[in-house]
Amino acid sequence: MHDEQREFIEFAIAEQALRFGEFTLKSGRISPYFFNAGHFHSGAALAMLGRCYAGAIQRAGLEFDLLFGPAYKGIPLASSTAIAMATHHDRNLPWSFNRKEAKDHGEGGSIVGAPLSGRVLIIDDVITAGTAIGESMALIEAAGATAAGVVVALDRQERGQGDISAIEDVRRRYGIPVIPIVTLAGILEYLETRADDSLTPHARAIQDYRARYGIQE
Ligand SMILES: O=P(O)(O)OC[C@H]1O[C@H](OP(=O)(O)OP(=O)(O)O)[C@H](O)[C@@H]1O
Ligand SMILES: O=C(O)c1cc(=O)[nH]c(=O)[nH]1
Repeated sequence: MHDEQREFIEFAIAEQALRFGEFTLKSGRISPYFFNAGHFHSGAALAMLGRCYAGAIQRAGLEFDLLFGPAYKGIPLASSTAIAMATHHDRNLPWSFNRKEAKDHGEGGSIVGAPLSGRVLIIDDVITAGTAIGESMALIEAAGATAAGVVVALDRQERGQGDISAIEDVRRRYGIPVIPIVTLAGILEYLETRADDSLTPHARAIQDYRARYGIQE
C-alpha cells in the first residue's frame, strides 16, 4: 500500500469518516464498516482530502482537461482537488459542478464554473448504484465533452446486483477508468498490519463480510 493511502485511512478513522461497527447500507446489507465523506467537515480536513484525491490522480497518471464535481457532495471534493492540483502539482485546472435543479433566471443552466469541454474527470465520494455517474455522463455528452474517468474515495469491492461491483460496472459500461483513493483490500491490509491491535476484531468482521459479499478477484 502507498504511504498516502495509509495516511488517508488513518485520517479517515481520526475524522470518524471511516467507522467500524454495524451499519445498514442502502442495499439493506449489514456492513461492519461505513464511510461517510461528510465527516471531513473542517478546512484542514478538506485540504487533506484534496491532497489525497490529487495524489490518486497523479499515481494513476490520468490524462484530462477539467475536474467535475457532481452535486452536492462532489462539489467540495472537486474544488479541493483543483486547489491541491494547483498547489501541490503545479497544474492549474478548470473545474465545474452541476446544480441538481437547473436555474431558469439569471445566467440560467445547470453547470456552474468552467464550461464542460475536453476530457472531463469526475470527482465523487462513492459509487453505489452508478446513478450519479450516469447523470454526470449525460451532462458531459450533452456539452460535447468526453469523460476521462472517475475518482472516488473508497471502492468497497462488493457485488452489486450481479457478480461485479458498481465501480466495475461503470468501468465496463462507459469504458473509462474508475480510480479509488483506497479499496476495501487496502483497509484490511491497514487493519492487519497496524501495531495497535485494538481494531483486529473489526478486521475479522470485515473478512467475513467480504467472504459473503465481496467481488471475485
Ligand atoms: O451511485 P449512486 O447510487 O448514484 O450513489 C452514489 C451517489 O450518491 C451520493 O450522492 P446523492 O445523490 O445521494 O446526493 P448528495 O451528494 O447530494 O448527498 C454520493 O455522493 C454519490 O454521488
Ligand atoms: O452502500 C451504502 O449505502 C454506503 C456505504 C458506505 O460505506 N458509505 C455510504 O455513504 N453509503
